[in-house]
Amino acid sequence: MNGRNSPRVNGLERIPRPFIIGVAGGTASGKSSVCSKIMDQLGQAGVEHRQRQVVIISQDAFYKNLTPEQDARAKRGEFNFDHPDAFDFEAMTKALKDIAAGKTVQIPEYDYVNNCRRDDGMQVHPVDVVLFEGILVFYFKELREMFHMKLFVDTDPDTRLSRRVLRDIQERGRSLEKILHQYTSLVKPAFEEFCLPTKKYADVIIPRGADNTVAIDLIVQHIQELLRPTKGGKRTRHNSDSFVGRPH
Ligand SMILES: Nc1ncnc2c1ncn2[C@@H]1O[C@H](COP(=O)(O)OP(=O)(O)O)[C@@H](O)[C@H]1O
Ligand SMILES: Nc1ccn([C@@H]2O[C@H](COP(=O)(O)O)[C@@H](O)[C@H]2O)c(=O)n1
Repeated sequence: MNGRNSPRVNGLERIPRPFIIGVAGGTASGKSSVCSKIMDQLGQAGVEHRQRQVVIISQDAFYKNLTPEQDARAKRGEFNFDHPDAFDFEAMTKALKDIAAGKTVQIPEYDYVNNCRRDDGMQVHPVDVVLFEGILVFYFKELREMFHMKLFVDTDPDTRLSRRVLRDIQERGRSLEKILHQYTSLVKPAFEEFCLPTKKYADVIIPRGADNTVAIDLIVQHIQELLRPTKGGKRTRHNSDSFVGRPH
């Protein structure tokens, strides 16, 4: 097993483990769906949670806890969850730094119905690939600079709004009226001010999100190629390679 704290020397260049991928994009653009597809195509579908070598972490796990007054505003769809100040940047950066250093880290679970972190969460054990997704993951410079690859999921705003309406009604216990009020007054302006300008930092822009199978295939191939084990300074190639580079 390769040491986790330093980049792995694999003959051609030093490939860091874990390989950390940032996935940004507007609300309901398909960030989570793209991450799931990448994870599945890296051969992780059906692998038991603790055995997985790829982990998906959502920036939403690092929303700050609300004061009672903020909570009351959130219930009216009037709290700005799309502003950078809504996130606990220190906790987010520390978690990612610890993961990069190969430590086992506890990531909170976020409860969108009650607008708070839940006590339970997931333990992230040392892995090969981390997919860190969220609307503002490229906004914070220190965080942005920790990504070895940056993806921006670029989906039409009307499509995003219609998906968000359905999702927030079905999964987040919201009413149509409050969703639309929050979207027009807070989500859309914040997207334009804070999220969209970070598209320029992306290495790859993925139009149409998870529907873009060509882009996802190319990204997966690139990750597999980067993390493939080497022999005599050259990366080995196996027809049966479903995932990146076991054994290390
Ligand atoms: N290509 C797609 N076609 C139809 N529905 C989609 C597609 N991609 C995502 N969705 C749906 O849209 C909603 C938001 O997708 P998600 O991947 O969670 O986006 P994000 O992580 O950017 O918020 C979810 O309900 C998801 O099932
Ligand atoms: N309590 C909360 C927390 C967040 N939101 C909204 O979620 C969006 C980010 O999640 P995506 O999966 O859509 O990227 C963001 O736009 C927040 O407005 C919320 O409504 N309530």
